[in-house]
Amino acid sequence: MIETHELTRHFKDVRAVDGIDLRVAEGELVALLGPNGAGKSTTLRMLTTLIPPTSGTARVAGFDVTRQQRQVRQHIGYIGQGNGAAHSQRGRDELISQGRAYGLTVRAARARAAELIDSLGLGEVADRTVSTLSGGQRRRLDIAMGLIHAPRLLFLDEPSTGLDPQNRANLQEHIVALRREHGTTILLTTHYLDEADSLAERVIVVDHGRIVADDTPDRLKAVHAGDRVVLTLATGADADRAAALSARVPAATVTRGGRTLHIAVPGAPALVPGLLADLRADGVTVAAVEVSRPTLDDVFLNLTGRSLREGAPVAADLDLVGA
Ligand SMILES: Nc1ncnc2c1ncn2[C@@H]1O[C@H](COP(=O)(O)OP(=O)(O)OP(=O)(O)O)[C@@H](O)[C@H]1O
Repeated sequence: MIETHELTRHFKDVRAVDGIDLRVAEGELVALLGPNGAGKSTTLRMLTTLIPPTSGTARVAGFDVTRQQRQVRQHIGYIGQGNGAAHSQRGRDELISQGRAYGLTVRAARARAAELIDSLGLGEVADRTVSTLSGGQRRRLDIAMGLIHAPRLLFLDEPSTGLDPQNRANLQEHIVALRREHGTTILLTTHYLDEADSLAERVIVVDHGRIVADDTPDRLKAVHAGDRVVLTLATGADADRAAALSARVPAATVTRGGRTLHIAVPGAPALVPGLLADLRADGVTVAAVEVSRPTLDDVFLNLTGRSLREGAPVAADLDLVGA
């Protein structure tokens, strides 16, 4: 469905997308995950023919994005970051106009609009003017607009940015249902880790315009991040002794920030009771302990040394014990 080779886009001296090789098969639901400015939107804008690549090639739905723009557009739906629907129109009329713009007859456009209103849960609001809809309803209307011509491939740029958690969950259900019920291939961008984790069967991590990892969320976590134990010790002296003891745990990597130790170690839940018993036997007072399974943020941190979560501590702020 999507095949790119060394796809590149520069803006003056900014390498927004820096040689991306991407393959998405029919029916896949793939998330492009990366921090602000990673190059996600620029990639989507090239794949949807909105901007030309600086170099490299891309075929979308079997057509070349540079030489066959019209055919590409006919076969895809694209929902960008802004709201596409006009404010003063009723949602239903917007959908019908959009269908007409894609060459549907009035009757076919009405029928298609009714079908999408039903499947995207817009029944109660479709006859209200767009300006009165909530953020979540507007976003669902945008998605209906992108689907009016029944594209086999749908691009969604940050579909749930700005939505509250309930609307976000609701939108995610609709996206999953689209794929399940219509077999639509979906490529979406997000910087919500939980969204990529729960929604996509494949996550492509992008950083500085390049793909740094591409796999299922589970495999990414297994390969690029281990379990973690966070120990908070009562005093600095306790932390000294705990750091020395933890560093002896096989395959553990221990980093320290003040009285807190971060221990990355496979199979942490089974190791913690023994570690706590050793610490107690050594007279060390543990104030708090937390065991966490890896998240996609840990994957990102491991791959890039930075956190995707704004304000989260990054590796550079912690001291590696024993290094
Ligand atoms: N039209 C443009 N002119 C100049 N620079 C641009 C333009 N569009 C994007 N860029 C730059 O290209 C880089 C990638 O931007 P892009 O919007 O693709 O990132 P993104 O991963 O989608 O980020 P976000 O999550 O914030 O949407 C950034 O450094 C951005 O400032």
